[in-house]
Amino acid sequence: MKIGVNSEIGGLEGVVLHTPGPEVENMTPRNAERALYSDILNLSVAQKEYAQLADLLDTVTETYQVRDLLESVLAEPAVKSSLVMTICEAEGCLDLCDDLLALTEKTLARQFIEGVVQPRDNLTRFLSRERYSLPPLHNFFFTRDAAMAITDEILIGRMAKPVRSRESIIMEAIFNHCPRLSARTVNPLAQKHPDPAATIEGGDVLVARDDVLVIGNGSRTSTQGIDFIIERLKAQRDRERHLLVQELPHSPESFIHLDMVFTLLDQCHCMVFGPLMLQPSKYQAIHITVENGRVTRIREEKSLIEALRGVGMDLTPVCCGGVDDLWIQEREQWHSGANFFALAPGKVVGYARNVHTMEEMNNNGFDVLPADEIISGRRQLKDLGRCAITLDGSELPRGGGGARCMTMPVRRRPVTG
Ligand SMILES: NC(=[NH2+])NCCC[C@H](N)C(=O)O
Repeated sequence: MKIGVNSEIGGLEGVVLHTPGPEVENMTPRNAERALYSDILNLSVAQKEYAQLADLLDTVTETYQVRDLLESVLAEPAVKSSLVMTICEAEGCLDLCDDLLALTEKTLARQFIEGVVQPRDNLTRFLSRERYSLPPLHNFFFTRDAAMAITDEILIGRMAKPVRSRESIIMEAIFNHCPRLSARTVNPLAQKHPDPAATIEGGDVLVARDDVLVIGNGSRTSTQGIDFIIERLKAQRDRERHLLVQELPHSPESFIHLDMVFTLLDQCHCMVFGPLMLQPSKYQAIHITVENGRVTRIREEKSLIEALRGVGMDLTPVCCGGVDDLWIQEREQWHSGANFFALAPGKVVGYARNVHTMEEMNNNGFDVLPADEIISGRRQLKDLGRCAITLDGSELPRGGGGARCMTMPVRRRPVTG
């Protein structure tokens, strides 16, 4: 499959997923925060909920599982040894290399994801409070964040939190070596003089149009990370490109990524968390124009919605949690109510639990229906107009994300009309 993502909403043709496994459970209340969770999860419920998302996606698009892709690239001995080296070096456990290299690709892929339990074979390890030499990748089911398809390239994430760094190393190996998905990758760390402060995570990067990127600047994506993207656009030396940056608060943690407060629904609607996106605040929206190898303009805009209007994307905001009650807005934003994922223009997926958000979608012309209607074949996506397809989600949102966070689209059809 050729990589090609020129919008947030074009008909989905390929998406990378990761079904959560034991790695989501292997933590305690004491270290859940380090794992970037706001609660501890029940795996069997999380998997049931996730299966609904995966089954729904299987009815409309090609889906790829990270674990299968990883196993397939590990079958190549050179990739296997370089990946083992890179990971052990990055995580300061070079002593594990030989043991890891001796594993089959299946077991190695599993250990990379689920973690490697620390042996208690010397005094330091015996006394250590850590259970793992290589900690589990608790957040890998949020495949959105560690790599992102932007037009025909894959930008490798530079994770703000070291507990997620291995995810981007794995994604880079996959996109560099997997024939099924091979692509040109761009890694901010692989530059001549990488800026250690530059961080970029996929939840902050929205491809609004082939010439418009919308990027969140907050706890996960730094200004230096965005500067890296500006440099990339400059290097392409082509037509005018717009970078619209939205500053984000650093707390509460539900504001980690832009896609937790803003997502695109179709050619004329976007989903917003109103208190941040519609009301005046100290969080600026900045419009950067790049053309022919230089930044031709950089200025503050009244809001992100205004900035989008300025580039010809006139979007009506639909409010997460409805329009009346700040408490409800905050509650539903917390459980990823604004985090919609588009299967096609106007056909979007979100959590059923956010009932006020769904009601507001309905008020804006979206039919609300449960995912099972489509999975069972009772309804077909192609026969539907604007719709909000709902997923059961009680455990998954505790991991800190929704449908957009859990999907990494690699190919979308062009948007017409
Ligand atoms: N695209 C997103 N909003 N992803 C949500 C990721 C949540 C995850 N627990 C983290 O903190 O990294």
